[in-house]
Amino acid sequence: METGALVCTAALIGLGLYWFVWVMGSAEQKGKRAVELKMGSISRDKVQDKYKQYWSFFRRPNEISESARRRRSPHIYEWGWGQSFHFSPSLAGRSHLEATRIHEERASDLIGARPGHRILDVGCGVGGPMRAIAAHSRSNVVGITINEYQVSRARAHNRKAGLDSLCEVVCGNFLQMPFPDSSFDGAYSIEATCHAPKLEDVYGEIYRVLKPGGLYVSYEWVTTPLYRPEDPEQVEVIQGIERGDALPGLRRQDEIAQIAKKVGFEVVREEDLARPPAGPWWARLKMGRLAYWRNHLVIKALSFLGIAPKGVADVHEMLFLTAAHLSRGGETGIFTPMHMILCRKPLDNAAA
Ligand SMILES: C=C(CC[C@@H](C)[C@H]1CC[C@H]2C3=CC[C@H]4[C@H](C)[C@@H](O)CC[C@]4(C)[C@H]3CC[C@]12C)C(C)C
Ligand SMILES: C[S@@+](CC[C@H](N)C(=O)[O-])C[C@H]1O[C@@H](n2cnc3c(N)ncnc32)[C@H](O)[C@@H]1O
Repeated sequence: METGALVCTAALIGLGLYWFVWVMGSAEQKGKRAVELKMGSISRDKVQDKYKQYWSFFRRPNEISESARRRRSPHIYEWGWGQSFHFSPSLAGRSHLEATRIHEERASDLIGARPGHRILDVGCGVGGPMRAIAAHSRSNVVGITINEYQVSRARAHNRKAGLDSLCEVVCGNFLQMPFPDSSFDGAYSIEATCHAPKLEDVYGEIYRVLKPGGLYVSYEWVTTPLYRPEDPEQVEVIQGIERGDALPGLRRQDEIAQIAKKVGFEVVREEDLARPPAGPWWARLKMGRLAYWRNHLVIKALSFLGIAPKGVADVHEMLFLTAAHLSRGGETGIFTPMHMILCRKPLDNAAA
C-alpha cells in the first residue's frame, strides 16, 4: 500500500476508535470505554479457546465442564445491550430502557413484592431487573447467578445505584441453591431458567426455597404452537437460537405449566406477553443492524490492534447471526422469550 493510503487508513481507524470508545460508550453507561471490553470472567488469552469450546458443546453437550458453564456469558451483552439481559415488548413513545423497566416491574407486581419481603431473583445476570424491582417494591432482593464475573459486576452496580442495602448477590447454581427451605416470600426468573437442562430441577429448587403461599413468576423462552418441527426453515431458526444462546433445547409453551404442576406448584396464570397488542420485542434487535456493523468493525479493529482479546470478533459475529434467528423467530411467531407463568406454592395443609 502507498504511504498516503496507509496514513489515511490509520487516521480513519484512529478516528473511528476515538468516536466509538470515548464518545459512544456502552448501551447503558455513556462514557464507559470499550477498551474495558472483555469476555465475562474469561481471561483475555482464553477467549478464542472458550469460543471453540462453546461450539464443541453442541457436539458433546454432556461433556461441558462446570468452569465452561460458569464463563459462558460474555461482557458484550452489557456493553451492547445494557444491564438487563432480556427482551421486553416495545412500547410506543417509550425508550428501550423504559420498556425494559416496565417489563421488570410487571414481574414484581405479579408476585406482590412489597417492603419487608425477601424476594429471589433466579439467574440474576448483572442485576438490571433486581435493581428495578428493589427500587419499585422496596423489597429485599437476593439474586443468584453461576457466573462469578456477573456477581462482581452486579455488586458494583448495586453500590453505585445506592441499592446495596436492598440487593444481595450470591454466586451459585440454581439447580442446587445455597438457601434453606421456605426462606423466600416470592421469586422470579427472567429469561434464565431456559438454561436448565431439566426445567423440573430448577422449578423444584424454587418450590423448595419458597414459603408456602409464596408466588413465583417466570418469563420463559419457548416455541409457540405455531412452530412446525417438520418445516426445515423453522427448524433452522429454532436451532440457530439454541446454538447462539447456548441453550440445552427450547421447550414447548404447553410443557411449562405441566412441569410447574409436577413439582407441586398451583398455576395461577399463564400468558405469552409477546402477543398483540404488545409491540414487537425483536424490534430492538432489528433497529440495531447498522450498529452491529459499526460494533463489528470496531471490534475487528480493536482485536487487530491487540486491545480486545482474540476471539471477541468471532463471538460478536456469532451474536450477530443469533440476533437474525431471534428476529425471525419473533416475526414468524414461532418463538417467544416471554411466556409468563405465575405459580403459587400451596399453603401447608398439614399445618392448617
Ligand atoms: C436471555 C438470553 C440473552 C438474551 C439477550 C440479552 C441477548 C441475545 C442475543 C444478544 C445480542 C445479539 C446481537 C449483539 C450485537 C451483534 C452486538 O453488536 C451488540 C450486542 C448484541 C445486541 C447482543 C446483546 C445481548 C443479546 C440481545 C439468553 C442467553 C438465554
Ligand atoms: C440471559 S441471562 C438473564 C439475566 C437476568 N435475569 C436479566 O434479565 O438480566 C441468564 C442468567 O442465568 C444465569 N444462569 C444460567 N445457568 C445458571 C445456573 N445453572 N445457575 C445459576 N445461574 C445460571 C446466567 O449466569 C445469567 O445470569
